[in-house]
This record gives sequence, structure tokens and C-alpha cells, in this order.
Amino acid sequence: MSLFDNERIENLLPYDGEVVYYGRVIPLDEADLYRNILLQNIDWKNDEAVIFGRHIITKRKAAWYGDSSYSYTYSGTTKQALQWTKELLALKTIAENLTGTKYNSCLLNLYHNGDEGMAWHSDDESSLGVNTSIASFSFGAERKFSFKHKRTGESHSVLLENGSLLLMKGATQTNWLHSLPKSKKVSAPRVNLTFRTIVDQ
Ligand SMILES: O=C(O)CCC(=O)C(=O)O
Ligand SMILES: [Fe+2]
Repeated sequence: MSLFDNERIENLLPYDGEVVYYGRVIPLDEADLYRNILLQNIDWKNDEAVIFGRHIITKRKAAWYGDSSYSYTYSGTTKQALQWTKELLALKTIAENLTGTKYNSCLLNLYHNGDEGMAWHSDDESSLGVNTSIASFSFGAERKFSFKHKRTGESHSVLLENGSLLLMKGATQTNWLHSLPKSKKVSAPRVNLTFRTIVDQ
């Protein structure tokens, strides 16, 4: 641990969006507990997608929880939201208090090791509306997270620490792509929770 742990970054992006990195907002012992409980009691499923007409099953696992049975469609597949667990509700409250925004759903990702990542994309589905806020917790292995401007190609990265919170808001999804690059150096799992607000259902 360095002296610079918990260092908050007010805005990682120089223009056209806002990304706040709150640093480690969950103490280490609690973060380890959350990682273990989430690994056990979330209904993890290999993610499915239809890409160029092919049915793909990802190594990464995912899950979708929410207030009511929201459905969520992306890459040609539809998911039905499951009922909140106690831990997800506790983390939702922490995210709401820190970011000043209410969330009604959560997309979770499980990366077993550095062989698994997420390709460049933006979360700009119409169900999220424009200028949506997405609050993202990380538990387990530290991973690099990158942003790339859609027009200029300028890129910025941040290290997502165990127990940290990141907020993407404003015009971020309109103007920037983000990705979780693969890394040969990472052998431990990472659990990611992205709290979102569905507006049009
Ligand atoms: O794993 C992460 O930190 C980000 C995941 C992500 O971008 C997403 O679920 O849309
Ligand atoms: Fe995303």
C-alpha cells in the first residue's frame, strides 16, 4: 500500500465527459468479504452475445439484478433482472450516497483472471437515456481501465483498486469508449458491479 491510496481523481477525462475515481471506499477486510460473498451467491452465467450472426459465449461471467423485473437487451440477447441480494442493496446505498444519484439496476461482471477482459464499447443503450450515471465497484484483483475518445482517439487509464468506486457520468458514454484490457500479469479474479438507472421501461 502506498501513501497515495484513496487518492480521488476529480475528472479523469480532459473534455467531453466526466469520470470520477473515488479510490478505495470500502476497507480492505470488507472488500475481501464482499468479493467472497459475491463470488458465492450471485447467479453468475457465461455471457452470451450474437456478433456478426454468430452466437458467442464469453469466458467472463455476468449477472443482472434490479428493482423490478427489468429486462435489458444488448448484443442481441435479453436478460431479466433478478431480485436484489442484501449485499447488492448495501453497496447500492453506498454508491448512491457517495455519487448523489439513485440507481435501479446492476450489471455484474466476473473476470476469472487477466485472460478475460472487456472490449472497447460505450454504455449508450437507449434504455439508459442520455448523460446517464454509472457507478462501478471493483473487488479482488486490480485491473487497468481505459477510455478512448471516439473522435480524437485520445486515451486515459486508471487502476481500479480492490474496494474502489468509479463514476462515469455526463457526456462520457456519448463521446468516449471504455475497456478493461487483458493482462498477462493478473492471475486472481475480479468482481465488478456497475449500478445503472434504466429510464424507459
Ligand atoms: O469491468 C469493468 O470495470 C467495466 C465493465 C463495463 O464496462 C460494463 O459492464 O459495461
Ligand atoms: Fe461498460
